[in-house]
Amino acid sequence: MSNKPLKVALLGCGSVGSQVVRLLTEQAGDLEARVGAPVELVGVSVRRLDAPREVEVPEGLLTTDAEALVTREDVDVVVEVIGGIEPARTLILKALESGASVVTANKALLAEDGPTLFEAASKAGRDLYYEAAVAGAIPILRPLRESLAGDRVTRVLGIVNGTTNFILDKMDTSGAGFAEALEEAQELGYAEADPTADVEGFDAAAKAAILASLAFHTRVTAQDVHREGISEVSAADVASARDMDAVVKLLAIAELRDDQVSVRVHPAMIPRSHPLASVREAYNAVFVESEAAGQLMFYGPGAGGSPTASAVLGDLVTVGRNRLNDTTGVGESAYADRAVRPMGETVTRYHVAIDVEDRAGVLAAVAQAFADNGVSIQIVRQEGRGADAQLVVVSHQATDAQLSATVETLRGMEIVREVTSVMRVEGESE
Ligand SMILES: NC(=O)C1=CN([C@@H]2O[C@H](COP(=O)(O)OP(=O)(O)OC[C@H]3O[C@@H](n4cnc5c(N)ncnc54)[C@H](O)[C@@H]3O)[C@@H](O)[C@H]2O)C=CC1
Ligand SMILES: N[C@@H](CC=O)C(=O)O
Ligand code: NA
Repeated sequence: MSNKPLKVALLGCGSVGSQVVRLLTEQAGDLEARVGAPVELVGVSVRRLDAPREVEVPEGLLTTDAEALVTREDVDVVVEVIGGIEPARTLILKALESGASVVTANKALLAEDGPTLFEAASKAGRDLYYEAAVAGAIPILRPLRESLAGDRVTRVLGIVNGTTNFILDKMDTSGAGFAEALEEAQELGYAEADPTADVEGFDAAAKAAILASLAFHTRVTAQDVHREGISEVSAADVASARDMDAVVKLLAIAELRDDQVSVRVHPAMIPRSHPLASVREAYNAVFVESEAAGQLMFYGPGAGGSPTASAVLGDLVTVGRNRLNDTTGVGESAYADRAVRPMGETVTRYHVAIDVEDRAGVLAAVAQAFADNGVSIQIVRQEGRGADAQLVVVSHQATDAQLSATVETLRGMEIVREVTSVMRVEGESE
């Protein structure tokens, strides 16, 4: 005899939601075999009933009353792919209180208020899964939470935002402009509803917080993440990276040192020989370093409706299996309560471009400014002459505080017309 169907309510039918509907329909047979019960879509909550959609939703399932849907007694699992903080948070909490498990792709909400959701799930004795929230289709959260639970992760380094990687890749390979590349990423369904979240690094920072929480077994929120986006990255920066046989990427870096965590998101130059340099278009990749396993790399499509729906469906199958076994999966793993290291103490290398007066002694004066702030120089190059004279300095390792102080000193120098760009250099030893 077949088990009782797993009844699914879907919140949101945009890029991801429409692909969830498609996969639920097209793969109904396989899903039933994997879950051990039919997986039945019982309602789809949307903002407007008559909006154009990428998928045909079975008749009678559309509703604009999300609250009524999530509190229905027969719903076993609510899939939240609306995005944003509210009403997503309230709907998830109501779903859990009403006895449903939740699958969500909402990294913004998890990074802002994850603990409230985890506590509600634990109190209700229900599942809360969110593999789609970080790096789309790439299985990364389950490996961190389960497969690596016996190891000590020390560093996570990755490209976790498809939209910005797509833009930077286009700027590097085809010389495309920023706006044009962003528009293409939006058309392909990679960008957030408000693309500022991608461009200014908020989306990557939310993902970095989630990764750091799971990797280091501690609570890290979006506020703990140092964040810089790519809106200041210019065609000149991209060209300058190319001259150094490097490429500009938006990186998310989470480190555990002396029992403190540091988490940051910013553009950085990495050598073309580094594996992350070959991550193109909207692909994502996450490097994980751990004491026993060494280095692991996870790579794949990090954005887009269909890849993200793949991760959602994987979680759905897990919830279905847990329900049949009358159990729940691993919840939050935040026992360590580690402190967050101030950004000023973070150590890396820097690429600094400085417009200078073209006269004798300038090079020595600039080098002295670096030395006075304790920053040692690895490479210095002069480009252009006269009014176009520019010095490009690549430093050895220094703290963020030392670099900021250097930039301040440079800005106060009469021979310095402008510090035009400061970018970190990652992925290369001294
Ligand atoms: N698109 C992507 O590549 C990925 C998206 N995500 C996450 O998945 C979620 C959904 O993203 P997308 O599908 O790209 O966004 P989207 O903007 O294409 O779709 C969201 C849909 O929710 C609807 N909606 C908004 N408020 C609603 C409400 N109160 N009730 C019912 N429907 C409502 C909107 O009308 C829209 O159709 C977000 O949390 C996003 O961060 C995660 C990984 C990748
Ligand atoms: N907007 C996000 C979507 C996936 O999380 C991105 O571009 O990576
Ligand atoms: Na994922």
